[in-house]
Amino acid sequence: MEKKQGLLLVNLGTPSAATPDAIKQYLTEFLLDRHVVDLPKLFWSPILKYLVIPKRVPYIIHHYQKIWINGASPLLHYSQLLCDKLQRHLPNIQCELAMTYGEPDMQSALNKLQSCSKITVLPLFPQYSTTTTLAVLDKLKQIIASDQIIDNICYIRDYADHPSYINALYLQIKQAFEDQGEPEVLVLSYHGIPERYIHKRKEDYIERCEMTTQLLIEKCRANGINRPIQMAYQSKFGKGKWVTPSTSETLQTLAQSGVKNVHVICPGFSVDCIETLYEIDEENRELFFNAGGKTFYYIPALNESDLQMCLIIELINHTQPFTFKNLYSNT
Ligand SMILES: C=CC1=C(C)c2cc3[nH]c(cc4nc(cc5[nH]c(cc1n2)c(C)c5CCC(=O)O)C(CCC(=O)O)=C4C)c(C)c3C=C
Ligand SMILES: [Fe+2]
Ligand SMILES: [Fe+2]
Repeated sequence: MEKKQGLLLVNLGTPSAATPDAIKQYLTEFLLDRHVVDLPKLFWSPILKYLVIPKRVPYIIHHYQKIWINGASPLLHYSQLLCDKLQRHLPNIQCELAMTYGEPDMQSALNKLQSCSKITVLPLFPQYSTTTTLAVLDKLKQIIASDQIIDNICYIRDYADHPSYINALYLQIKQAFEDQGEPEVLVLSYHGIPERYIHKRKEDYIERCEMTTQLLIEKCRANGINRPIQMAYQSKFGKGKWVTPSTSETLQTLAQSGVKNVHVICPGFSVDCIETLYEIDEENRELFFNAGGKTFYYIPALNESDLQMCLIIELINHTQPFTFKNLYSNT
């Protein structure tokens, strides 16, 4: 019998339960990764343990509890639904899900794919970043080096400008406009990063977000959507300077200048999670209303939709993947 091909979807990771211990464990693993926070370990470790975690956990736990779906974090819930749906539609490909931090872990997922003739890794981050995509690739490279399976494994760097991705976002926006009515302004909100990473690393995240925005605007204009579209960055964490404009300031400025009605979409989040369901749809909605806004609609992520499934099938069939042999010349 011919060997199957494998598909490994990788997302960020999320707490295994909406409890203080699980959130503490997740945040500690995530925020100790040098891809995410680049401060010297001897300096950062005690600050994280004794100052950041004790403050962050009691603050964020209520947000997680509010958005929890059927006993799972939305990030895991939607990522698993997507993986299961792909598996149903691709009987000749073995589909597995892994997270960079926490469960399901990458080593176990790769073990399950051991008998595959070829494995394609798709980090579920549409825009490449050293803080997310490179964290996945570096972790994989370590596992692969010890398992000696480098030859049959390849990865898709990102899909910020892929026509199927732009089309899927456009259709999601069109549907929202039909269902909810056209807003005065559409805001595209991407996860931010610390500003210093742009100069310090080989980081083209901002360019990739701008590329998605430009192509999406062109697609909307070509199809008769002419409402103003603005892009912004959300989820600032910590004290340093992050890329601007910030989503919350953008929304408040819009409301203060008389805009009553907005839609917000988060193109950089492949599935809904705390940053979209709580930060955007709860916190930023409230900020917009407090500044004078009247209606606010959050356009859901692609999640396990047919649009997302077709996009991924298109990516694995028609994108030239990279091999791990020359990882560092591509990243
Ligand atoms: C320095 C800290 C952080 C950087 C850099 C960062 C980059 C980054 N993150 C995502 C996607 C997600 N982040 C999520 C949650 C999250 N992110 C940070 C911090 C940084 N992110 C924290 C501390 C958290 C946890 C929640 C909180 O305490 O606010 C999530 C959702 C996880 C979930 O459980 O739902 C996603 C997805 C991207 C795309 C990115 C850089 C491009
Ligand atoms: Fe984040
Ligand atoms: Fe947040």
